[in-house]
Amino acid sequence: MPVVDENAAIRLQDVSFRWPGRSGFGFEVSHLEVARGQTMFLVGPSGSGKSTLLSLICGIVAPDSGRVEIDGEDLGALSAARRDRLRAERIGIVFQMFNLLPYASALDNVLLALAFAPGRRRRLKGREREEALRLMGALGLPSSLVATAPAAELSVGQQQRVAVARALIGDPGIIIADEPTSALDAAAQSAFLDILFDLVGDVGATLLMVSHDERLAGRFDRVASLTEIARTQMAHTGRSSAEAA
Ligand SMILES: Nc1ncnc2c1ncn2[C@@H]1O[C@H](COP(=O)(O)OP(=O)(O)OP(=O)(O)O)[C@@H](O)[C@H]1O
Repeated sequence: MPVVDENAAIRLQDVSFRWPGRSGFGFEVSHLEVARGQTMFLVGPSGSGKSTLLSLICGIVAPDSGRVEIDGEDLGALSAARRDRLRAERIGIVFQMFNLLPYASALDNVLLALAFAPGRRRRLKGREREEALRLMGALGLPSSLVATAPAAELSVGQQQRVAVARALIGDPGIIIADEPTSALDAAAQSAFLDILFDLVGDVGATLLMVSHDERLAGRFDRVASLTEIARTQMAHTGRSSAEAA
């Protein structure tokens, strides 16, 4: 029996999941915990299920069986509306493709995160704009751009920084980042991670980042490969990751 950490920000227990339809991809995670304030790096090749795992953790998809808990709350016990609200309040997500509103400014994109989080993340009351500008400044976004230019007119690296500011604003406590550096060269990746770690460290947030790039693992408290924590299966081959290994 695994030792249960009462202080876990993220916990998965006996989770199984399979995508419906032709891909037939699925996996089982018997146990995974990420402690509050911990930074964890999860590595796995393209197609190994990293984004799927993050979607389960964020409650975007539901497991076929098992429990997913965020700050001790069982996502499966919540209505869809309460699950959406919990995600908006407690989890800042940096999506692989950023998912910014293309015609809205960087500032409006960042502030939008608060629109769906009427509780915890609104502690900023009245200081939202100031905080959004502070975060974007810390992330190196030119102040001349953030309030006016549509997000679609920013470079990929700038859009990525907007996505990080949107995840961090209001201190949701848990930051989930899906391959956030894949569009950057090595020097820019390193500079970006320096800033991300500074901002995450400032508020003591939990950080779970996934990537196929093992070279990024060095600065995290904890590193695991997807194959260590999940047993994956493809319906069309019938092979599991354990058999393939
Ligand atoms: N919405 C979906 N419906 C059906 N199958 C899906 C869906 N999303 C992903 N899959 C399947 O799940 C498997 C894992 O995909 P996933 O995106 O989780 O991997 P990944 O490790 O994040 O890949 P990458 O590094 O390329 O983003 C793939 O075989 C994919 O076809």
